[in-house]
Amino acid sequence: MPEVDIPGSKSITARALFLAAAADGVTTLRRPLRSDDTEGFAEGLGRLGYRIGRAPDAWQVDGRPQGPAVAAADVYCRDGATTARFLPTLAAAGHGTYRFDASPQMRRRPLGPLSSALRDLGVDLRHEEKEGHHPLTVAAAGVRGGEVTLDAGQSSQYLTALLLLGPLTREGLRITVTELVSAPYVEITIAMMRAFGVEVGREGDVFVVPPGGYRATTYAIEPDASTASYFFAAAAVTGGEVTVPGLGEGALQGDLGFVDVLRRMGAEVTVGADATTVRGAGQLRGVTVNMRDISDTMPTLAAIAPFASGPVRIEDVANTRVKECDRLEACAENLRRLGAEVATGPDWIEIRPGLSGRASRPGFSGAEIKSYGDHRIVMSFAVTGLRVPGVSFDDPGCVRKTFPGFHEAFGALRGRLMP
Ligand SMILES: O=C(O)C1=C[C@@H](OP(=O)(O)O)[C@@H](O)[C@H](O)C1
Ligand SMILES: C=C(OP(=O)(O)O)C(=O)O
Repeated sequence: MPEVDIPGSKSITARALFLAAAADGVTTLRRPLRSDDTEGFAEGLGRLGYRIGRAPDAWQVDGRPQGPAVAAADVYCRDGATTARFLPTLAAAGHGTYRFDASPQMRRRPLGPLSSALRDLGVDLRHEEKEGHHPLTVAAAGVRGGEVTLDAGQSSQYLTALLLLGPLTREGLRITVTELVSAPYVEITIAMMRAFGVEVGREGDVFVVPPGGYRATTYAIEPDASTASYFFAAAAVTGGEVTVPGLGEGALQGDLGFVDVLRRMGAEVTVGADATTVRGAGQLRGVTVNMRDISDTMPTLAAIAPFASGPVRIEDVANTRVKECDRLEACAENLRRLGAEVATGPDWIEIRPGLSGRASRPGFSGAEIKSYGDHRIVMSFAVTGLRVPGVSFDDPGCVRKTFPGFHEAFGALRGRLMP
């Protein structure tokens, strides 16, 4: 029974860094994710004057409830949307002038509704080039707090950023949310705020955050459930078995729900108290699935869809078009390169069974996958490569965003699943 050790959650590490930086006291984070996104987040905090000790298995953060330790800083957020959206929000609670910029793709990704909400709360935030995009400057003078309305229909990260900010404001926040995608990520935020001493209230679409700040703690980071999806999918398509320790019934991450999709397709799934096991059990079935809540796993499902006996249709995933790339089109293009029949619409993708192209004919090689700099495209099509010979990538290294050691770990699993 191969057990796979999955690195820490990107989303939980980013939140933990924010909370620890804002808390009163010293926080220890156990098993943080070490990857481009989270190291970029920690580096950004460093630029803002926070002190972070980074030992391999535990990070120690000196909290500063009063905000950044420097009066001015230039912060490069790399390719990480959590960094690019959470750090300017944290900085707003301090006193000083802070400039933020990001990678070319992150500059293209939106944050307009978050900046509008911050401005509605009195924050002096200016976009340098394009309204609602990086680069931007926050001239921070603390945040009074109060009522604000937010459209989080494009990204739940806008709401997470405001929730995290709430306890750092003088009066607390009442956030009315009109639209919301990726709702389980908000649950992660609320659960983690609780671990740092803050209880968020809920009245329908209104989130109520009390003032008063965070308490330092020791916090253990769960393995990343989105990363685990590639390993679970590998079991499902090879008829093998994979167990991921550390992700069980009490897991915070909604993306563990991907195993329910695999179960509907015919895999055997056991979610235990502190581990999840997926066992491939013959031919996978087609499925129609709404992935609004777990859209980071859309590419994982798309990449294994040709191996199902019926069509696979994934719905309600419009916002995957504004991630590290336009994931709906990137998945469609790469599946077509492999010979699959695929259609897309504004917020859906449908994949018909089978691969009719070169890949399925003996003696021919698969295809080079166009990565678009997107870690999830590479990790997803690595799963396809278990069944299609000759799958290669134009930019395999882009997995560094969330899992620098992915190819080694996946290669090792491949050896155990397909000796
Ligand atoms: O809050 C978070 O940590 C995340 C929320 C999700 O984004 P959206 O809310 O933009 O869908 C997810 O796709 C992203 O990988 C991480
Ligand atoms: C969308 C993703 O990342 P982010 O939005 O945090 O950059 C992701 O990891 O799939």
